[in-house]
Amino acid sequence: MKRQDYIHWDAYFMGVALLSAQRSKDANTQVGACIVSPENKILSVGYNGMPTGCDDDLMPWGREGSALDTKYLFVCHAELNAILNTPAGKLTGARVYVTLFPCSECAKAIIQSGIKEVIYLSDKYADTDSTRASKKMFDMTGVSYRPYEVTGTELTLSL
Ligand SMILES: Nc1ccn([C@H]2C[C@H](O)[C@@H](COP(=O)(O)O)O2)c(=O)n1
Ligand SMILES: [Zn+2]
Repeated sequence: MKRQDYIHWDAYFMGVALLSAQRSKDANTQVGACIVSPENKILSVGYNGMPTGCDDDLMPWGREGSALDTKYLFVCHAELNAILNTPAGKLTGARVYVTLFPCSECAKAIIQSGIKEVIYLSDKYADTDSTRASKKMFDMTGVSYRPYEVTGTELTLSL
């Protein structure tokens, strides 16, 4: 008889997104993304980090202060990194697993790339205009979004 307690697709791909988030150097919020084809093949992964070539040790990671002294103008978001890690035109009909609901900039990139579904873990910035704008654009363009459903399968990473 086949094994019964294998993890299902959603748990598998959200697990990959969570693992990717662990690569982030951001001390406050680590975000991971995993893009998957309609055939359940992983197309790309990403996490939030400084652009390639920008020395992590020389860039600001703070949240407060003057704009140039915070991370916000510099960090490349997990979803955008995952999209940029794929050849153009390959994401039509794909879905993306993200550990945090996409901001409006990532929402635009998700829509333009052809991704059709967003599965998210946290929506901790639901009360911001950026998240409201993301949902408005997803609703207008037919990109569906749903929270990841905890199934009772605990994802454990032991290193
Ligand atoms: N959908 C998102 C939203 C945010 N990020 C990144 C950008 C920052 O590195 C961090 C948020 O920092 P916080 O304001 O919570 O200290 O998360 C992302 O990659 N994807
Ligand atoms: Zn973003």
